[in-house]
Amino acid sequence: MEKLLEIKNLCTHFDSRNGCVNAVCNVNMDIHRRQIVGLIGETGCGKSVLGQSVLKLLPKNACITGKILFEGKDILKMSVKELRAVRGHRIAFICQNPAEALNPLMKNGTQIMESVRINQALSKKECRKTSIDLLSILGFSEPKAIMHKYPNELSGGMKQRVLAAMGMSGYPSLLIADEPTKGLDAIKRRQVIATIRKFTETTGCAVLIITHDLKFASVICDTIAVMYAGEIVETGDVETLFNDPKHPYLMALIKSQPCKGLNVLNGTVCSLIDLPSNCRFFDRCSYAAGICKDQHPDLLTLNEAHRVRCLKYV
Ligand SMILES: Nc1ncnc2c1ncn2[C@@H]1O[C@H](COP(=O)(O)OP(=O)(O)OP(=O)(O)O)[C@@H](O)[C@H]1O
Ligand code: NI
Repeated sequence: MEKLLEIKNLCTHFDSRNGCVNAVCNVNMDIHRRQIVGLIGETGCGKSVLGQSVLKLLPKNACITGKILFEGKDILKMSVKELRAVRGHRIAFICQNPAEALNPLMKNGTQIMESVRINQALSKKECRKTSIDLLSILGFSEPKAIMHKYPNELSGGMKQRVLAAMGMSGYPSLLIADEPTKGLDAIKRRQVIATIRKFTETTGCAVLIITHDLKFASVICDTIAVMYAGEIVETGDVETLFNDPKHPYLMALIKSQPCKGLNVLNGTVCSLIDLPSNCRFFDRCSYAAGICKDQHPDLLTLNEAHRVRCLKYV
């Protein structure tokens, strides 16, 4: 499969009053065309910052280094004009806070039609039809009624689907969806899964899904990257990772899923400001050995499809 996105040695840090926050540390990741890739990990581990770094959607106090090659071209080196052509057209981003992304003073329909118009040379009537079609693909049973409503008249999940319609209107080759199932019940979650699948199958779009929801990730993704304290600690295809997890953190996450009994992981993540020079999971690891106290593990290749950052396997 052809590589669509190649992230190389990506580091993102923020200058803050309390010091430098190392949100993303030396991340390498490939996304191929049509692939659905999951990014999972606890709150605050850097998932959203990684997703936002791809489109340089970060505040001024952020510093991004490394390479983000999209269709062979480095996003970090693009001019404002080139970046604008990529954002929302070639790469769509569905953010975690849909309430902030929609204009509360404009009807949903106006906002969706506007993004269809920017992306496709269509008449107003055709834009309207495309918008309604997109809303029904996204599982709205009464798309026309949604067009006439304002964002505040919709639930959080509905707003997210309106945003998804806007993101998909340009038929992007990559969709980055941050917590697309947040706050949704099981039925709506299944709808999101069906929608994303249908969208990738019909348009060939690749998807990066950022989520806390392990069950959701295991059902929809082809491959998964597990993040811990700013680093990728394990990557592999979905079956391998869920049937044969290697990193003690992923093992604990799988055990703590509600369906496996609540086996909550003890302790808290280390601060991203004062990062330890040894293994970042050391304090919480039930397998920690002497070496883990002194060394920082590299990402080790177990086989082409499975990598792990743990000294247990060195
Ligand atoms: N503008 C900023 N300035 C300083 N620190 C920031 C900024 N934005 C994010 N951070 C910090 O970066 C770290 C990673 O945040 P991020 O939002 O990526 O976490 P996440 O994994 O997406 O968590 P969640 O699952 O809760 O969404 C956090 O410690 C956060 O406080
Ligand atoms: Ni997030």
